[in-house]
Amino acid sequence: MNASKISARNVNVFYGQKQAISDVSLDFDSDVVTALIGPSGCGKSTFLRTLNRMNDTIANARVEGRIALDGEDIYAAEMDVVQLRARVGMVFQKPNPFPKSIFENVAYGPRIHGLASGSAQLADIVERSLKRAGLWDEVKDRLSDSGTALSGGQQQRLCIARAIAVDPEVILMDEPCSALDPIATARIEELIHELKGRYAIVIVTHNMQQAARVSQRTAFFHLGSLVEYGTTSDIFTNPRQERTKDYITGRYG
Ligand SMILES: Nc1ncnc2c1ncn2[C@@H]1O[C@H](COP(=O)(O)OP(=O)(O)OP(=O)(O)O)[C@@H](O)[C@H]1O
Repeated sequence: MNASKISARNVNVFYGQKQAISDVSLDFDSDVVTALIGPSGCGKSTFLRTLNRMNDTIANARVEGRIALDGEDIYAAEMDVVQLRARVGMVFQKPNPFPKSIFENVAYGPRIHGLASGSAQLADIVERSLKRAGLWDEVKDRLSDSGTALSGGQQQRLCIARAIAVDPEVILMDEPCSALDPIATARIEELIHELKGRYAIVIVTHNMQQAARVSQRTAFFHLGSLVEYGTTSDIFTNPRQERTKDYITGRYG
């Protein structure tokens, strides 16, 4: 039996005729932050999206191989994709709160998934999620204000609270700080540290220092292939592959 939370085996992804990911196998464990790094266009985001079937939303995308969540094939016909995306939540590059109140942004998921038995319990889930996302103190007096009125960094923490509210097992983050200033970025990085114990976290980042700061495992992609995977300290201090070394020393990318 496979003990990993998510296990990808021999994954290929095509956009029409073009192959974007070639034969990638990777495991992701609970309590671990894994960084996906590599030069622009190497397929990091494409691979990340296979982990909760976000590629389904791209008309010409096709995924081959097997991806299992707790041993269960997520591409199986009987898989409920809405349920899957609650279990494997996602935070995007650009914060994308719904044009609704702060409260509703967080309450929506638990409500549609039937996680609260009444309004008091729903309010509890909203409060707990906002606290866990490090946003509660800043918004507790204005929960009915629009989520889109928050600063960029606050919006991103709101999106993290929204993902957390449905009790996910895995959180995927696609360059979650690239639209944020350094202070907001530092808050998100701290938050990733705090969340680490509860979820398997997979983060795509262009920022090598960020990968080194937040992750315990790193996967280096190049031209759609997984070149090297290991502990973050090994990848950054003792890479085995020449291409990894060139990338982390800034020789290309
Ligand atoms: N919707 C799409 N249709 C066709 N080709 C796509 C699509 N999305 C991505 N690609 C192509 O697939 C390859 C991998 O793209 P992807 O965005 O996954 O790379 P990335 O490593 O995340 O890049 P970046 O760091 O620039 O975001 C690229 O060649 C890209 O042009």
